[in-house]
Amino acid sequence: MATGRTHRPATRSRGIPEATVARLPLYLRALTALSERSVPTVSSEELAAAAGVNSAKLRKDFSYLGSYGTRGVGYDVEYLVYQISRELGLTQDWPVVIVGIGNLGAALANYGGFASRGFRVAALIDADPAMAGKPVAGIPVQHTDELEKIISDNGVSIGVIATPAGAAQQVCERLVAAGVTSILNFAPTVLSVPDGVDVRKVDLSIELQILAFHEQRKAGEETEGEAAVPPAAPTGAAAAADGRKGPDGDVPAVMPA
Ligand SMILES: NC(=O)c1ccc[n+]([C@@H]2O[C@H](COP(=O)([O-])OP(=O)(O)OC[C@H]3O[C@@H](n4cnc5c(N)ncnc54)[C@H](O)[C@@H]3O)[C@@H](O)[C@H]2O)c1
Repeated sequence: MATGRTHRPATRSRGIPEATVARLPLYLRALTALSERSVPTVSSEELAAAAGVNSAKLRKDFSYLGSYGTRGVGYDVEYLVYQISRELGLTQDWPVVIVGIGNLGAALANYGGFASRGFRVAALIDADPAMAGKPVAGIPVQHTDELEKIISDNGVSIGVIATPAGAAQQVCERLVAAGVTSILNFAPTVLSVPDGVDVRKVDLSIELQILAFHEQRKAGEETEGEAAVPPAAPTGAAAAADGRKGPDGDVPAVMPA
């Protein structure tokens, strides 16, 4: 579905044994850890140990990639990350549309981290006619009337929904009908989608509620053993629902069902 470019020469990937392909993610994980620590080069022995692989096997595997390292120096970590990512198809460019360019949509559009991970913001879409044509993160916002054409023209398979909750399902249906098969949903609503469509939901308030739950537990442990145990009080959803406060004077966190 995505019209991404790939840099992978077909002849080379055909020549790589399956067992080597199966080890590439192990090397990549170890190399990514080195890269994050800004380690420039690594010997085959060090990398083999980090990946849990025999070093002779590693050298043979890398020879299929055309990567032989430099005697006395080892392998260039960044280049090897690139080479393996390319073989695994991870350097493919995924065009993404963001629908709903308010506070959140604009922040996402401005986030530079997508591009370095292979996700290109192909278009920004909003229902507000006043926003049409205005640039956000250098990309002109387009009206929702154009949604189907934008998806088709850009070969988009991934859509991000950052509209109010009430609009999300309808936006989702239009995205799916236009050919989108993966949705990242920020709106606080459960989307229903047909088989074959993947939805990932991001909800920071749920994450905060989980942290609040643990904070409450920690606070409880600290006060445990101190003189009096407070009288039984409602906790969780029941307390929040009737507005009563928990034992420590805080409104207890409501855990999602
Ligand atoms: N998941 C999270 O952690 C998280 C965090 C913050 C906000 N949110 C949610 O993200 C959404 C956006 O929040 P915000 O603060 O950016 O809101 P906002 O009001 O600033 O922006 C919403 C935008 O959506 C547009 N819009 C409305 N209906 C539309 C439609 N049918 N098609 C296209 N665009 C449409 C509006 O014109 C507006 O520009 C809300 O649902 C909010 O609850 C989620």
